[in-house]
Amino acid sequence: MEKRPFSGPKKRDDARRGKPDRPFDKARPKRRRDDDDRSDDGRPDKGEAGARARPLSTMPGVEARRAVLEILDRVNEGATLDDAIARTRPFEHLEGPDRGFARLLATVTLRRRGAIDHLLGTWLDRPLPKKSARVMDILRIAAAQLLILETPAHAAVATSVELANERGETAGYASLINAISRKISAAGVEAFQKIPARTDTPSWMWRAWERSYGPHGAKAIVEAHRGTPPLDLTFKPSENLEDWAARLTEAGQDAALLSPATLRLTKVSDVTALPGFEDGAWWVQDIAASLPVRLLGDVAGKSVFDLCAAPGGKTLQLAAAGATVTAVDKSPARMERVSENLLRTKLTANIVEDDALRFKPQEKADMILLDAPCTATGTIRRHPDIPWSKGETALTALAELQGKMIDHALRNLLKPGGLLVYCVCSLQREEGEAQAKAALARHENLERIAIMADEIGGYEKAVTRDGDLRTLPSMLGEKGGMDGFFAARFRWNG
Ligand SMILES: C[S@@+](CC[C@H](N)C(=O)[O-])C[C@H]1O[C@@H](n2cnc3c(N)ncnc32)[C@H](O)[C@@H]1O
Repeated sequence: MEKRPFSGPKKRDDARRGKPDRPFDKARPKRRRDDDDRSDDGRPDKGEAGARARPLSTMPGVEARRAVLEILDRVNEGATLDDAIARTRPFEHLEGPDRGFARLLATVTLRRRGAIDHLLGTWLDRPLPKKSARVMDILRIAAAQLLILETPAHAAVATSVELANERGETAGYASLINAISRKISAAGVEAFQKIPARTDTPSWMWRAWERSYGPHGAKAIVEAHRGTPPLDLTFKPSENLEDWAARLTEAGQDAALLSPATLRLTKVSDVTALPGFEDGAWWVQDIAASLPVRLLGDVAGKSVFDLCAAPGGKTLQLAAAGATVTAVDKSPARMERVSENLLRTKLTANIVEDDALRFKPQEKADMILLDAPCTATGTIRRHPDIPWSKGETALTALAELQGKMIDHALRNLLKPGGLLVYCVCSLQREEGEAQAKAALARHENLERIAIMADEIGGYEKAVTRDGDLRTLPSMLGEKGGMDGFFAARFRWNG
């Protein structure tokens, strides 16, 4: 269970707004107004709460929760958790432990959002209206503190009520938030633990995984999503991993050798402070994400197009193995990160900021790695916003784009006899197995080159009957799991 001691506000006996420390029986929610009682902007029509502009609370601990609320707001609007954190001013202003707490609280709130909503639903006599999304988010972060982070109840409840009272649109719900938070604190943990893990997954995703991996497979995936993922470092081939394991252990880490090029750590709070970061000896990359490049075999001296390259984990891997890499990505901001990573690791690659579908080089490549944009459902452990931000519509559009990218790579970018590795960090068959099958059906000059288990460290379970790579978050479970990836290798005889 993820815990962080957090002092928050001291227990109070005063009679502040919302009176969070009143005995529970006196804090029954006032009858909620019906949706119809609310004006279009979501503020209560009656009473002074809607109109009053309030100064921001200075109660200890509220600032961090306010930042979390803003982060969740942005995620609701479609931002990824990482982008939301990067663009949230109140988060930037937080210091040290408060910053860590806010990041953790936002992460676990999203990771367990389905189960939290389920539990909250048992105490709400009807769902809150859509326009009260902020009230729901205050309840969610209160629940995450009480049920997952084991924040002292008085701190979780008081800060939530304080947050509600800061804004007109939520102040009318302060008593409800107070009462429900207290119920969670009194009786929630046991009920929460009984909620099945699949509740944290939208039903369309669950059904798709059940069809693809069977009920047991799907259950194992959603259970793997509950945990905190480890951090894997990929090292340059020139580095001695035993020495690095010793250095990292000396620095207080628990470095375990996972493959000849990967060390796994489980208690990192600041990646940039780890030994070897400044020297550029390694970069962060999940073990599963490091496998597709290995499928290209010996890349030394070969020209390789890394299509959809940013932030550059695979570019670095290719460059470190001696390939002449051209990294192509359409996002200038993400390409900036590729350049920074190359600089830090003292590796080189040609950088091309372009749409992969428009990219027309003077010369074709010996090999192509196409790490196509996808729903990224294989990385939910690291990006818990994905279940709530990616729908089936996105899946259809992405699958179409992936097919076009494969066709463009084969027809216009790859030398005859060249290798294409197509990969996605997705658990959806439409983006993986079905893409490989469809590409073979569309191109008679395309040949699948089956993957052998010994190319991926002998991990037989990750090789499909067709000879493709399929990893799941539930694999390598005893060592902390791995991201879900699909990869297929082809020779282009065009
Ligand atoms: C899965 S990420 C790539 C991860 C990267 N290969 C790595 O290992 O670090 C997908 C990337 O595709 C890029 N992308 C999306 N659509 C694109 C397009 N039409 N052309 C080029 N890049 C695109 C995104 O900007 C994103 O950086």
